[in-house]
Amino acid sequence: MSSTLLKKLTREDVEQHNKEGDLWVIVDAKVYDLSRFAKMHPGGASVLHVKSIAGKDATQAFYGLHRQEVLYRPQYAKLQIGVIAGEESIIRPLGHDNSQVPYAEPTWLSPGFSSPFYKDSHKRFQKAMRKFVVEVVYPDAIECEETGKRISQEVVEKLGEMNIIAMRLGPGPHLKGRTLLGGVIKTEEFDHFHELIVHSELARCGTRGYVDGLLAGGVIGLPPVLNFGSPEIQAKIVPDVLAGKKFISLAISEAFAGSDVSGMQTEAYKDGDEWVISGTKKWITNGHFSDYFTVGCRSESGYTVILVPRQDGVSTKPIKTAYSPTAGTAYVTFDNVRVPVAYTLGKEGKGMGVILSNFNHERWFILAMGLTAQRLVVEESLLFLSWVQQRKAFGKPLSSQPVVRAKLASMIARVEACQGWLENITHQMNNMSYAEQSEKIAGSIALLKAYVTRTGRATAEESTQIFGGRAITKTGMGRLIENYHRTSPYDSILGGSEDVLNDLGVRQAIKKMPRDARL
Ligand code: HEM
Repeated sequence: MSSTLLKKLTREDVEQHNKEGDLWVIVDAKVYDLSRFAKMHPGGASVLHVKSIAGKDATQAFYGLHRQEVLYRPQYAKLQIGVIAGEESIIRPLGHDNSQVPYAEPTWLSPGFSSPFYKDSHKRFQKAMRKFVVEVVYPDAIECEETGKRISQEVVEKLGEMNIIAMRLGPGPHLKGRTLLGGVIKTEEFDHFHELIVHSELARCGTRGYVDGLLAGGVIGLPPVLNFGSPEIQAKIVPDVLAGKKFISLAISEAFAGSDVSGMQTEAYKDGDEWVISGTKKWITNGHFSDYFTVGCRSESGYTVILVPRQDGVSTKPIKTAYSPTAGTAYVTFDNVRVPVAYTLGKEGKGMGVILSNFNHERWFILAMGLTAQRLVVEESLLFLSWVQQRKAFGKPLSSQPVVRAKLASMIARVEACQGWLENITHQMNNMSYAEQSEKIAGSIALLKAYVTRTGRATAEESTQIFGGRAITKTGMGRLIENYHRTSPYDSILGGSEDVLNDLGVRQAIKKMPRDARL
């Protein structure tokens, strides 16, 4: 209900309603009638009937025990019957505008800070993207995360309409002629910083399973088609995938081969002008609802990547992961599946090049999303700490305990340091060809991804200590921390595990050591 239509009440009016069956409270200058709700209140009726709450201003008690989003849920929003005359609400809704909490946003989004990387087009774009995510994606994320259902087709189509599916693949010819985010920027302006904004804003949902369900499979499955597929295959597949009408996933990893992709055993042999493919793939993001699979195979001439449409002989079964089934993570089997040789992506026997060339972008976007999720944890922890300042633990407000402040210091420093490196790498991506990126920054991307995920787990641990028991429940105040603690290890595996990436980064550095350098 708009606040102009709500009754204007005084604090004295509210005080009259202070007993069982006739119970009002004030939260942030808004008046709620809890008379009938009290019996259904998840925190129990008795806590609402105590003298300091019934008929009183319960703002402090409320925000000490609930996330503000509780009040936006339709079933609770309708409990509001009025506002206090002459008073304004002061609690700023979380999520809509850029956060004012220190370190909650990268500095370029904080008032008074400047950046060499972001221009006006990035600012306009970020604003529009945040609005889109808050209004369209976030409600679906919360719902799917709870129900385990895959992303709703309505949201997928809106993502397609706004060309967000296409933008997640980065700048390139696939954006030609498309109107980006309703025309907020010109197509030729779109660069990797705009793309970084797309990934980061989506990651702000704080729902890791859904974020993968948000067609992450296509972000890694479609580039080999775009970069190595024939024009005929591209014409057949790309428009539908970018419009959200069809789904694609990358099917490389196997129970036999994870980060060491060279161990894969799925086989393809030629029979006339067809490939016959047999084998299994594991941990395939979005695989359960994909129409196409970009499949890494062993063939007579070496590794070959082949596009496989869903058909008889292809079966997918969901894998029970620690995060929500909304990601559609699947075990995929190919049983003598036949596809035309024309569906080969890149040259026969040169599949390893196709697979490796895809990795840099994959690792870059995973680390960008992981870093945003980590930043959200910093924001939540700071917000929580300002709340627990009210409360005393062992005789002192929690924030006055140096051990708690030390945890936050490490959390903040890690996020900001990683952001600086990420923006540097992104700037290089804007100024290098894809081949140059593989040659020059594959090592840095690998090292930064490993560093972001390792520090992410430290942040998960520290924030869990700050939130205490609330960090281990899937609902309520620590909801986001619980999700992050449970799911942050994912990023340390997807796209290459930490040990493998660290090793890759250092091996690349050693390979490039100048011959004439000496101590
Ligand atoms: C507009 C009024 C209120 C609504 C709609 C509401 C709703 C809820 C909901 C949905 C929960 C479940 C946890 C969550 O999702 O966050 C909850 C828990 C709780 N509520 Fe309320 N509540 C209201 C007012 C209050 C007030 C004024 C108090 C004051 C003492 C209170 C005390 C509690 C407690 C102690 C819990 C359990 C918290 C926990 O498990 O950590 N609630 N409430």
